[in-house]
Amino acid sequence: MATLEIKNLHVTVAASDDDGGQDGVKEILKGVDLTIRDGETHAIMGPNGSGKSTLAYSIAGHPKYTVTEGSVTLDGVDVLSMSVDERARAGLFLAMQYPVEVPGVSVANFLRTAKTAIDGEAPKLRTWVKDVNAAMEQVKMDTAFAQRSVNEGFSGGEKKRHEIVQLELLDPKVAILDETDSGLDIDALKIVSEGVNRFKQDGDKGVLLITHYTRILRYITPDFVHVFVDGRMVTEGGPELADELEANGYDKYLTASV
Ligand SMILES: Nc1ncnc2c1ncn2[C@@H]1O[C@H](COP(=O)(O)OP(=O)(O)OP(=O)(O)O)[C@@H](O)[C@H]1O
Repeated sequence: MATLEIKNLHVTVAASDDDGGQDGVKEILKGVDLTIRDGETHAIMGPNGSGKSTLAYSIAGHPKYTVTEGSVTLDGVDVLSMSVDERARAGLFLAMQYPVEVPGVSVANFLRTAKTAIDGEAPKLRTWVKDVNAAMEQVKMDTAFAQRSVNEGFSGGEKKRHEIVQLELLDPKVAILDETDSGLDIDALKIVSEGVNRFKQDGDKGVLLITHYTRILRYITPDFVHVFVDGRMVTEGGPELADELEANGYDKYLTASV
């Protein structure tokens, strides 16, 4: 079972001024409501700067963002009082829009450390190596990547495939995928989408997919599409809503949100 419930979420960030110092507080999320139940895939689409990544980071527990109101629960348990690693252990996973480079930490080490932290025990070495190789082969990543530093010098597409390797191995309850389709060539888009669909196939996983393009939604069928404008969900619909957005843009929702 996996139900992620977000209620009336308000989030602020310490806004920086031109000199890089702090210049007050800016509210970015202005009352977000969203429930992702077992087996559901929700897509969020919306204009640049509307707060989609802020929502993803706030659920994951990024310290830059302050929740001022509202709640986030996973299977009824308060997520906001958990540390970032507790959230991961509870079953939340975030594939970042811009995966960070970690020089000096090999992919193999990173994956094993993450798996050990999440399961509470180290994976058995013999099966683990096989599992890592299989996960990499499934996304057509050369297994030599296991010896490279995390994301260092990876191309945009390689970083995104590496996120899917993590998804496959860590097997969370709810995956938040922030523009996992950005920068992917046509073949890579299919490979990454197949990875997400493999994750979904158990039928009890939740997926929150943030995207600007309908093309990924042709491979990963969403149950719901939400339009996100100025820190709020302004409407929701089925997959056909994504096609309408592609054809007509966000204009009518921008006007409605003012
Ligand atoms: N430290 C900060 N100071 C001021 N504004 C900030 C700060 N951090 C984030 N913001 C603003 O918050 C808003 C929401 O950003 P966010 O990245 O969540 O949007 P997004 O919908 O994911 O955009 P995109 O589609 O372009 O990725 C943006 O206007 C951004 O400039």
